[in-house]
Amino acid sequence: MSTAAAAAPAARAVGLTKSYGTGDTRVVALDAVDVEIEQGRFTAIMGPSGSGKSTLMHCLAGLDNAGSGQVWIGGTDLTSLNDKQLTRLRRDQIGFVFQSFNLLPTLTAEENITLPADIAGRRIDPDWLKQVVVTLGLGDRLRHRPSELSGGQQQRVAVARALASRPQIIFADEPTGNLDSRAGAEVLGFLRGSVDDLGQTVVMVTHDPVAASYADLVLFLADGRIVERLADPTADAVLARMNRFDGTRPTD
Ligand SMILES: Nc1ncnc2c1ncn2[C@@H]1O[C@H](COP(=O)(O)OP(=O)(O)OP(=O)(O)O)[C@@H](O)[C@H]1O
Repeated sequence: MSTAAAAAPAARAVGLTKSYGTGDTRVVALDAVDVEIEQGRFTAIMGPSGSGKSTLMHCLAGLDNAGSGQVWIGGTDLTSLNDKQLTRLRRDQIGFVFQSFNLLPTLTAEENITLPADIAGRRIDPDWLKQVVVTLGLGDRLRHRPSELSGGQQQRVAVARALASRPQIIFADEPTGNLDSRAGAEVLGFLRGSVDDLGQTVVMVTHDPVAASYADLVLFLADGRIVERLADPTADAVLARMNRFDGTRPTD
């Protein structure tokens, strides 16, 4: 890989604008957002309710169209792709983890992990799969069905499923929203491990300052704009920043 390629961001948006509705009911969900998601880093997206977090994540992940502006995943400009190409890119280059684990109840943990690759007719590198399973502490759970696993274990299976195809980037939408704090901490530790030990790139939307403190960088959104970036965040620093949103609209 050339130096330039190694330094290329995993995802990037330039002038990303997205609005819903028209006339009096028009809402600008994203207002000319410029952002780069660095490779091999864990980025959290935070901000008050309605600030545009989900819209940003959906546009970056090719789940929603940018109204205007451009979005890249690696070197690919999403706005240049048709629906079929976009579907393929999502399948091959993006991993998703949702708040509700979205596992198939009739399949074992291992079958859930390999399902997307099986459907795509792609082979998962067995050494990589083994590493993912070990990193996520799932070695002795692979034959269990979701109903035989705790919430935290189910979410770890979902993280392993996202990692299995070695995607360019993983998007996690409130991944600990349905977990108690102990299970949440475990899942966050494994997401952190997937960045540190496996070199993955993770972007996570969260409302929880403790969850955000696992990230390398927190992007704060307000009114559809990125208003602050906080590197090496502590939960206290994130909470202090979030509290500044209460009752006042940020001016920056
Ligand atoms: N499909 C839609 N139709 C109309 N308005 C929408 C739609 N999706 C989002 N919006 C509006 O766009 C703005 C940003 O919404 P978004 O869901 O991205 O915010 P969020 O920060 O993720 O909020 P939350 O923390 O409550 O999930 C909000 O004002 C929301 O009401």
